[in-house]
Amino acid sequence: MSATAPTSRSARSGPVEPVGPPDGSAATAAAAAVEVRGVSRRFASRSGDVVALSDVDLTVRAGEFVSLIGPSGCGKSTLLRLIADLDRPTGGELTVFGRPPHVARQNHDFGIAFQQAGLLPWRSVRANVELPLELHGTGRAARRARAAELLGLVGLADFADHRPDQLSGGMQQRVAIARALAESPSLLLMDEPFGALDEMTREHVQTELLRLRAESGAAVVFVTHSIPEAVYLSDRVVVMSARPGRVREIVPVALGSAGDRTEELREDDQFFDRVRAVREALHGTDPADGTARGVDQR
Ligand SMILES: Nc1ncnc2c1ncn2[C@@H]1O[C@H](COP(=O)(O)OP(=O)(O)OP(=O)(O)O)[C@@H](O)[C@H]1O
Repeated sequence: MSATAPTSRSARSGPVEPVGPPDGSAATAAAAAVEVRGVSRRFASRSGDVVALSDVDLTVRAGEFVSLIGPSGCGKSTLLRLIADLDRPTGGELTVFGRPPHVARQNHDFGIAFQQAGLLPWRSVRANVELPLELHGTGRAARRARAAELLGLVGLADFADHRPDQLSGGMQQRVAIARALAESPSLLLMDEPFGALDEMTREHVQTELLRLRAESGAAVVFVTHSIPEAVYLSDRVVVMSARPGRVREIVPVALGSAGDRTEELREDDQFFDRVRAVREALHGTDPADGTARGVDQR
């Protein structure tokens, strides 16, 4: 797991213990990357409880790319945080590769990249990528080699000795992705990682992410506000309804592998067809219900 996402102690004191074998010993290679069963998350506050998620079911297969999209406040980040063991559900069960999320976290089964690249400004780019390996006791030479490999993969080999503030936003985000991949996780959890980037940079890093994901074989759960981004990247798009967040519809994309997802695909009728399908799923049957607020439809 990326070092940028420390586990909140208070969040870990929730009432429901995740299911599954306590040490993950029964986890199998055939297990889904993520299983979410009847999950709810209620936040208590002085002004009344907020039900962020209600009875959510979702399976993400190993190696699958799944995007979560929905109106602002529908619980996308909350769901991702539950998978990442940064929070606990108030109802239901989650597993990551058949293990409770806290075991998956200890096993470094997943890497995390969020909207803020979250790089440590006083460390070089290389040292940022090495950080999770350093925290988990990997030796110096192996860390160096892995960081060099990853920086090569994200096209930043020449910037290893730079500080993060010497890089553009897109480059910083690529460093964050390299760091998330440092421990070769089987699952990447990404919360609007490209939300702050300009459109051209964003399209470039999307293509790069598809390539990296194809090379690593990792499953990805990707939160976004952009319908075209979700369609371009995903095998399936999970459309959530306004609060309390529920899975409204799952739209299959089936636009092929990373190699098929070229720049030309963005102009293709198949692509527009899937964009339309996601848009329709977001709006639902009642156009007055405001379900698509906060979603970028372009
Ligand atoms: N720690 C918390 N305490 C209280 N309420 C919270 C907390 N975290 C999230 N919420 C509430 O839960 C709901 C879902 O929030 P969440 O951030 O998951 O939504 P989201 O779909 O990711 O939103 P956005 O698209 O705007 O980023 C919101 O109403 C939010 O205010």
